Amino acid sequence: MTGDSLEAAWARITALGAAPGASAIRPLFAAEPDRFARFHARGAGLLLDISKTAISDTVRDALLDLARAAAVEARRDEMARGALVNETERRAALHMALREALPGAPGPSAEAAGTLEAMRVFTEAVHRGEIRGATNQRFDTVLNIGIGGSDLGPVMVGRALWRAGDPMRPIHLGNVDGHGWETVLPQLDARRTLVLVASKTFTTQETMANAHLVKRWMEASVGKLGATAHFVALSTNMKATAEFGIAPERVFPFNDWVGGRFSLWSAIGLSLALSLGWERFRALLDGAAAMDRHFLSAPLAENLPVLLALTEAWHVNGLGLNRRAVLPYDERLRRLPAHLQQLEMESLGKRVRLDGSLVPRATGPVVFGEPGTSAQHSFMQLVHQGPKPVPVDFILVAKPDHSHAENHRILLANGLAQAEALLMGRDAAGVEADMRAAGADEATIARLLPHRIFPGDRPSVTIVLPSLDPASLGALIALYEHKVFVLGALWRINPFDQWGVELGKVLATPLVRELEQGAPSPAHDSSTRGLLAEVLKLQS
Ligand SMILES: O=P(O)(O)OC[C@H]1O[C@H](O)[C@H](O)[C@@H](O)[C@@H]1O
Repeated sequence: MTGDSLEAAWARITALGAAPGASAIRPLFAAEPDRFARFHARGAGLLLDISKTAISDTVRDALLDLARAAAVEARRDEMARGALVNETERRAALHMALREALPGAPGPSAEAAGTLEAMRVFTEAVHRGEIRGATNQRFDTVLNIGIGGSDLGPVMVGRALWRAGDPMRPIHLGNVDGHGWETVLPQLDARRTLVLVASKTFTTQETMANAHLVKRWMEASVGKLGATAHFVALSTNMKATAEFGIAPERVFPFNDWVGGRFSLWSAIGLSLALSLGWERFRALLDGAAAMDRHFLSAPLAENLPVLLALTEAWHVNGLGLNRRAVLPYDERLRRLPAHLQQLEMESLGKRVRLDGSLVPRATGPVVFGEPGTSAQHSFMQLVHQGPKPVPVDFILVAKPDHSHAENHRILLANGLAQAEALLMGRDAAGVEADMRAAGADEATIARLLPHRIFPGDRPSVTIVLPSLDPASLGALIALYEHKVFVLGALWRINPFDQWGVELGKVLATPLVRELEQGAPSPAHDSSTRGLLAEVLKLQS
């Protein structure tokens, strides 16, 4: 691959996107009766349909050329071998080794297996009541303290899979806002609560503040000595966990080749193992491993993560659509959009390439979302009729885990209908006919017609899961992880660093002191000084 061939491939995408009619989708369906058959693919039990996009055969060929020019397969294989693909931090990205041994990375795979085994032994000992709290009571609640990647993944999976009757109740404390703790506190019985302090660095300000808060509460509840029996750390920083007072045998380590937003499969997933049970946590990993195998072996044209990434590249760079909505039609996936926001926007929100040059095109889109059908009654108006299309990911789950068949039919029907409405729209003739049939008079038709037209040709992809079981969810998350990696390769950016979160953290430190001392520093800009003064005045 040369930079020139990659730029030439990008130029082709830009040109195709700028061609007249490039964003039209309906004509493709009209011309190709077998469009669905040719524009969907399957992997790891999931189906991905990209037919409701303006990707024609020509565009697909150009996108596949782009993937080849970006050496996506070679980059992928480098990642699986443990190469330092996180170049700015000189780290590997081996989250795949957490789910299944990677032949090219035997050391990390063995290390991951060792931690997993320790997690299994601990989980089962807690469940059997062999590991108990200071007052000799069994643990029935696991409180995970963490933020960002040490929170969002476990929260999302926990909300998706936890059922009443599962081994332990999961509770999560993420935000440093004391109101979060105040909400959680009434749900906790200290004697039965096992606290996991989940932090890759063990230096994150919010997590450490919450960990100290909870430690004081636990000490007040079960005594200073007894409290240690209630704490576990999930971290790469053994020195800091020891300083916090957690015994080494209560630390579940992981390595710096696990990125924060790719870490739910590592020790960071311990709250999931404890709350769901080991078998279901293992099934989650197995589902992800199935997607890994698909990603590592399927040809580009049938490779789900590659197709999902190329579709996004087409939308962002071909058609200039730099926002995307994620609509899981399953209430249990309500935190999936939040997880994807971190996974995608922290990974792909970059403007500088690996070689230090500016990316000469748009990169990661803004991602937002809510479960359907609720989303239909909030932001979908803009998606249907706003001036600029917003590509949508619809996620459908075929079989529910409840017996309310009619509810599920309504749910699925709405998901399918939204995608169809975005595609087909409703033109003036159709709206007029509808209004006339409903008895509207000519003046009303003339007045309302423009408001009631749906432009159509609005793109979406649909992912279908057979059911929301651990394996399908694992595969779904891994699909998005690999999609992010492919986009990183196409844009030549590093999806594994996050320098952009640093500055705000640095600036917060002196501001904490100024708030404490009631003395704003004159060094701030006038807005920050004014706001600080206002808050201090209101607090006094
Ligand atoms: O796990 P930790 O080290 O506490 O980090 C928690 C989170 O904070 C950081 O600021 C990053 O934005 C995230 O990528 C990370 O997941």
